Amino acid sequence: MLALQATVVNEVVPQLGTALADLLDMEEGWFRRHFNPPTVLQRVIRYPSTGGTAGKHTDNGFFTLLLQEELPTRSLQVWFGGRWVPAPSLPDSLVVNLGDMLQALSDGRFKSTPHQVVHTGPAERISLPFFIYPDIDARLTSRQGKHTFSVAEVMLRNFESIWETGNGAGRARELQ
Ligand SMILES: O=C(O)CCC(=O)C(=O)O
Ligand SMILES: [Fe+2]
Repeated sequence: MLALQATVVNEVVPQLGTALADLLDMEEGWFRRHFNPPTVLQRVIRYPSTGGTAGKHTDNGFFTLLLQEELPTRSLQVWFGGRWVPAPSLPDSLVVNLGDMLQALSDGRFKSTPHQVVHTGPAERISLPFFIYPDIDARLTSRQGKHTFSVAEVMLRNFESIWETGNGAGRARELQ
C-alpha cells in the first residue's frame, strides 16, 4: 500500500468515522463493527489543461476524502447556503464530502454534500478521491430505524446508475 493510502485507511478513516458515529449517536462500537474492514474505492481523475467538468452530484458512500492538486484555480465547487462555493486546495489537506449513506444513516440530520467540478485550465488538474463505504457485507439500520440497506446492493445500484443507465450519481436527479 502507498503511504498515502495507509494514512487514509489506517488513520483518517477510523478517526473521522468514529467521530461521525459519535455525532450520529450510534451505539458503542458501531463504527468498529461495520467498518471492519471499510470498503475503499479510489479513483484518479485528470482534467486536461483545455478544461473538463464533473456534473453536479452527491457521492453515494459514507464520506469521501478528496485530495486535490494544489492549484491557484478553484475548480471544485460545493453547494452551500444556496449557491456554488469554490473550494480551495490547501496544502496537505483533504476535502471531506458527506455521502448519501451517511445522510440515510442519520435519518436526514446530515445532508450529503452536492458538488461539481468546473475546470477551465490553464493547467491540468489531477484529483484523487477516496470513496469510503462500510464493510461491503454489512446490512445497516439508521439511528431511528427509518432506513435499512445492504451496502453491496446500494453500491451496485449506484454503479448501474452512473455507468449503465447514465442517470448520474447520488442525489443528482434531485439536484436538477
Ligand atoms: O475531481 C474532483 O475534485 C471531484 C470528483 C468527484 O466529485 C467524484 O469523483 O465523485
Ligand atoms: Fe463526487
